[in-house]
Amino acid sequence: MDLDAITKHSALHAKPPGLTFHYGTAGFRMKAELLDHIMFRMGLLAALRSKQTNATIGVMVTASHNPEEDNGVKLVDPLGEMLAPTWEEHATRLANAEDGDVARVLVDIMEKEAVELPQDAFVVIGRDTRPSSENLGQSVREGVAAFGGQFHDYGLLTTPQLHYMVCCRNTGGRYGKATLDGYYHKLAAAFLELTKQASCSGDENVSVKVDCANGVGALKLKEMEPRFSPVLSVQLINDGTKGKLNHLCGADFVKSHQKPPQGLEMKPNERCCSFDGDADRIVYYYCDVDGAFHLIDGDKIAVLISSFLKELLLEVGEIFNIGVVQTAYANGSSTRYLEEVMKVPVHCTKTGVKHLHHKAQEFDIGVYFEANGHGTALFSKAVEVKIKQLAKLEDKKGKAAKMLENVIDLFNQTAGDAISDMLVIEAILALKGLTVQQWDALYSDLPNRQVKVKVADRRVISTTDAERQAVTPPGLQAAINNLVRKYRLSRAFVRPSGTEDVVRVYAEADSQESADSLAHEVSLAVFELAGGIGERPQLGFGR
Ligand SMILES: CC(=O)N[C@H]1[C@@H](OP(=O)(O)O)O[C@H](CO)[C@@H](O)[C@@H]1O
Ligand SMILES: [Mg+2]
Repeated sequence: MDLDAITKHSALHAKPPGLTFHYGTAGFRMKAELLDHIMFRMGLLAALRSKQTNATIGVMVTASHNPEEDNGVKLVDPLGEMLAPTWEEHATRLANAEDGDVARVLVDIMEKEAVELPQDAFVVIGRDTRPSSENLGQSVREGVAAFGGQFHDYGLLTTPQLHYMVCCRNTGGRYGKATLDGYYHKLAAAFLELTKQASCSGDENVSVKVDCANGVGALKLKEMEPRFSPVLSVQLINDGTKGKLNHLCGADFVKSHQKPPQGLEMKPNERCCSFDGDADRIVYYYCDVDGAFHLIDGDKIAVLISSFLKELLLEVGEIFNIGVVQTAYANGSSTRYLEEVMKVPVHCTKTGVKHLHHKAQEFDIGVYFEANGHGTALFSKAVEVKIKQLAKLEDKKGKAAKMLENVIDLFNQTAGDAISDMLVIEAILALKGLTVQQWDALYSDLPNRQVKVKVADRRVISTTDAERQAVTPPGLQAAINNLVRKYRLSRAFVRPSGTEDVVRVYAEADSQESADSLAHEVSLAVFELAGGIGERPQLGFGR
């Protein structure tokens, strides 16, 4: 490592003065023009992490569902998982170092982590379609090169595709081929094999309208479409040819506004879904004959997937423990349905996919979804091996095992993946002969509301019990408890966002009016007890 060269290079990627940066829930995320030095330094850090793990590390340039003007970056660890927490701290330190101190901080991290310099470093890079992503990707490449590392830049990729590439490269190809063709081939083959076994379909001529948020998901879905089109036809909306990324469209917009995206015309009962800007989230929806909008979010996706897996396991005749992981944002009805009707254990973790993913790894089969539509299913090595064996049998058991084998291949087990999840969902609906309306009718969501409150310093709020209870400021939780008591079937909690400078308030109750009113009253309590700034929250604002 040439420290002088790193110092010289760092000066070309100068840190803007007077700002502090934090590797948060989803890496670094902010206005694109503030990110150049971070990209260069994350190139350096990825190379360092690669040496330490003796494995390929990924760097994804994206700000997901955030506005087009923003951008961001996150590192992907060897098996395609999120960066380890101690390295998040290193990332934060490196991002905040003065330009002249970058080399010194790197040396310090190297000593702490006992990194051996002679190891090779290899980094793979992907980016979304934001106008700023190309130059920012170039800065990442310069960072890797300044550290003496090698890289492969895949160019435009969805976030889960990059996670997939990293995993493939570090598992000797066992997970799949580390190319786009390899990704398409693996998923399409599993999907076609699975759907072959569908004897009846609830919907004839299965077709789905896909709102791609004007993001990278559109390009990749278009590329992949010919491989599955004999079975499923997709109509791409907001494919990036006209509209602005994430503007009035995409999974986050649809979930938080509980209405269809702009540009998508829905006929009654037509099956639709939305991806987010980097295609790692998906939500489904439709309009009924009375014009009412029905959202099928991550919670209902988790219910569909876990009930399908449970049924398959029964047919296979193996006892594997299966669990569902949610966050506090999961609708109370979904938790009740999973626990009481399906008899599946449910666990609640803090917000952020790394927490869910980690928990899901504790089960033989762990299904995790955030309500906003980010999720997947994980299968232990033991399950995969056993299912492969059983799939060789020629009986009923073998048939079910074969199906499960394809389901395992169809999931992206490294991260939530809109394309993969869509194909899983479509395959399950086809195999079970279900329409989206029947799927939606499994249970009714409790009316809910999410709002944001601005406070001077959101860190004054600390939480416990997977973010469901506020510990500080004093009196806030007692106030929330008193408010919740006023409503039926009610629940509310508050937490500081990890990606925006706001406090998030969530409330649910027996009617929309009650949920709105509870969310409003809790917002006022936050405003008063946690140092609210600006205008006092008003009913209907802050959504
Ligand atoms: C309520 C909500 O949807 N929160 C989102 C949001 O996190 P916050 O920490 O709430 O800002 O962005 C995260 C990253 O995309 C995602 O994992 C999470 O679910
Ligand atoms: Mg995303």
